[in-house]
Amino acid sequence: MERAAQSLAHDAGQSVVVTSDPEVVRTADRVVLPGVGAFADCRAGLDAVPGMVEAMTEAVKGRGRPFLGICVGLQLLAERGLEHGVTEGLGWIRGEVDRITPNDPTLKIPHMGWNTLEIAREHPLLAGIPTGASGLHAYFVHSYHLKPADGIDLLATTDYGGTITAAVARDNVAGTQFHPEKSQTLGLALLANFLKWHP
Ligand SMILES: NC(=O)CC[C@H](N)C(=O)O
Repeated sequence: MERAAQSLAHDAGQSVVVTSDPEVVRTADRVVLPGVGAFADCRAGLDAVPGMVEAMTEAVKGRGRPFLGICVGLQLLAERGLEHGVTEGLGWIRGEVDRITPNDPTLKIPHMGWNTLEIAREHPLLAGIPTGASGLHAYFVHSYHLKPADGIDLLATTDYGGTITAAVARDNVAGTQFHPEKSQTLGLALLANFLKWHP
């Protein structure tokens, strides 16, 4: 979490606050929700802070602030996650978070490593980022991914024995399954794009 904040601060020269205070989230200009670990644990972590989900909802849905979810932060946008049982997500992007099932048995789970991105839909978050087979690489570490029910919500995919969700967006809400804070040139460009994004 600190690392995502440092990347943001370093790149943008903007003030970045790492907080568990709902009031700070409620009044923020932009909200980033990074997450690692299991879906249910991350959801429980959010719910453990009284008023946090309400504050995020007020900032993002009420005040239209740009939101970026990273890794499980993206996954929590879904209606539900299927990692170790069914857990309710925020439901801001329709669909569920299901296990990756590569069609090549030699491919290991978790999917861990560097992959290029395929654009599903042009979006300001991906502006100027070289994609496709000769494009920049993003760093992934996960066993699950969000499968959007509405295809229009899919921004980018990668290939790992099949198509994997790499980035999603709907209105002022976006997320990356990969870790921008660990993705060097691509990640810094994406975070800079996020800070310039006025949905
Ligand atoms: N990198 C992680 O923390 C894993 C995220 C999530 N549990 C997944 O496997 O998709």
